[in-house]
Amino acid sequence: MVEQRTPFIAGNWKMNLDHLQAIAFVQKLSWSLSDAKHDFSQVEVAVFPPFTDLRSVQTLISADKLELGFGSQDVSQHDSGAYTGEISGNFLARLDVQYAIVGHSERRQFHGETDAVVGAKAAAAVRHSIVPIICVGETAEDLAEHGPSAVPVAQLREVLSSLSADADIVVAYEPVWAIGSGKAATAEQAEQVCSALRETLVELLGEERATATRILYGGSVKSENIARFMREPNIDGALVGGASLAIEEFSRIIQFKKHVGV
Ligand SMILES: O=C[C@H](O)COP(=O)(O)O
Repeated sequence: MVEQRTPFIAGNWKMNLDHLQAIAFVQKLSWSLSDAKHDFSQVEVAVFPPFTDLRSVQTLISADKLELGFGSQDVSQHDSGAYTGEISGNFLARLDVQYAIVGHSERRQFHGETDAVVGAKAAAAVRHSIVPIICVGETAEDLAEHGPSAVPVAQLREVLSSLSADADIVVAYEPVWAIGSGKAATAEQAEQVCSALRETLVELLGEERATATRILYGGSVKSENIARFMREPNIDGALVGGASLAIEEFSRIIQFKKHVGV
């Protein structure tokens, strides 16, 4: 991990916690981090609740002046109009949403999102000053057929073709076979792909932007394995699913520096 990039721990709640549960969760998480004297300038933290929770989370964070960030799990590629069920980046920006996850493998798998759609969604986020967290990652079949880096790198190239080189982005490498499986990639496997993604960023965005861009690892991250990932030079944080729903566990992941002296 290069110190000039602030580590970032992002909690993707997926389709869990309604808006009342979200309020209780954010309060307890902030108490836990406050008790631990967490320094948000050293490790940035954001939660990604379902759309219906965003207003409640925004109100709480703003009223209590919490340093916790928040984002959405998706964003429409369209800004307004006859797109039933879609949520515009414009609406999200009005709720102070800072980040939008785009191209999560569950969107690709269950909603047929292609790299072109993911690119359009990333561009929509950028239009509204929301930082897209661009998810890439290979399935077990991709891994067997093409090796570790080919598919994630190809996905990143395609998505970045929709963005200008100066767009502020975060990249999340999530091997599909590691998501929710309890079988995380090894730190070496994750670093190998994240290093290839960094090289792709250098080629497409230039050295300076590539060096400033954070690359997260996601897939069965827990408090017992986070430190291994954070020791790698091209891994700048984690996109956490299941473990982000347990306050004490998520809090331990966030405080990885204290527990292992990274
Ligand atoms: O967005 C988060 C990822 O899909 C990882 O989920 P997981 O930590 O439950 O494996």
